[in-house]
Amino acid sequence: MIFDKITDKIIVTAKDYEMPFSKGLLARSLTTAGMKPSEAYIFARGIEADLNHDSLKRISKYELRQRVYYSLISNDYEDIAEKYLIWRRILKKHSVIILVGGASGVGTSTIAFELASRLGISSVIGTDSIREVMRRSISKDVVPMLYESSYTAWRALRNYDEDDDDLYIQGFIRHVEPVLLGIEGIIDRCLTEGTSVIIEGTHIVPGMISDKYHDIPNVIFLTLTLSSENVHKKRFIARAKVSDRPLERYLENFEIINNINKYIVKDSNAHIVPVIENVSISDTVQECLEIVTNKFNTLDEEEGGEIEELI
Ligand SMILES: Nc1ncnc2c1ncn2[C@@H]1O[C@H](COP(=O)(O)OP(=O)(O)O)[C@@H](O)[C@H]1O
Ligand SMILES: O=C(O)[C@@H](COP(=O)(O)O)OP(=O)(O)O
Repeated sequence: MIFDKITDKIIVTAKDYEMPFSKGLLARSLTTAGMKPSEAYIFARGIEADLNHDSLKRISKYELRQRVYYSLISNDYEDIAEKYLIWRRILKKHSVIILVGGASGVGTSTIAFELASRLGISSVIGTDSIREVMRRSISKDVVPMLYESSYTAWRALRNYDEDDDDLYIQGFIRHVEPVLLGIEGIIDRCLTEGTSVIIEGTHIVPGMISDKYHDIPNVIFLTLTLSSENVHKKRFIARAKVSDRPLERYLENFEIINNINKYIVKDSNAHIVPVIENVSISDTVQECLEIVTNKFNTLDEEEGGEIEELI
């Protein structure tokens, strides 16, 4: 009721709350369902114009969703109409766990936050934070590699041979192992509680994460990569402009970071995890959304979901 006094906008009502109609929010749901951002805003404006034309002052969320759905159908957006509805049921019914891996600098945190915002998942956890927690519980004497970066961990290996081609990857693996304990702990907790989370970072290496998680349909693995060394280096330059992370450290270790990148890609291919080239943010997000939505679409069909239930 309070909004009626402070805005001329149509009020959208739900069971527990009400809010003024927002073209931006609707456009976001539509882009999540696969519509181009430019088209989504125009479409949302069209829905608002229809509501105004009908002189509506209030509309329930249920009716609004129904209008959007049928308007999508009548404008030849059948695919988007189905996806628009499906995602709502997914988050209501399932815990969604998305694991975004990739070597340092390929964009895992950027893409994880974009995905979270589009999908309405409120929790994003970086594996570097998990690593920090693990450092508090495992002493440096026991696992010195954990106290290094992923690309400097080789230095903490005992009796290493600098000519060993595999040295950097051995260090990386030993660095990742203890962090996996924390990653798997968070996944277990989310599955038990039915909550959703996106975990991102260089410690998400599909082949190192227990097989049992690969068999759970609502745990989704995504790997990001950059094939162009030049573009990858430029990402560190861009990041250094907006954060305190020293550019030199990443450029000096770039060859090792690039080795780790190739290793994660190879490992992902071997475990049938999609590998996405993160050149443009919007294309990467769209590709990830398609993978996630298709996976749950199949799950939903297997469970005999009915569209009518949603609208
Ligand atoms: N698709 C993209 N296009 C342009 N810049 C990007 C893209 N993805 C990430 N970035 C930028 O690249 C830098 C590194 O990304 P970040 O997400 O911090 O990487 P990571 O978490 O994998 O180390 C950041 O400055 C980020 O804004
Ligand atoms: O170990 C690593 O590769 C990076 C991971 O962080 P992202 O670059 O992936 O954010 O952490 P660092 O020790 O450089 O702070």
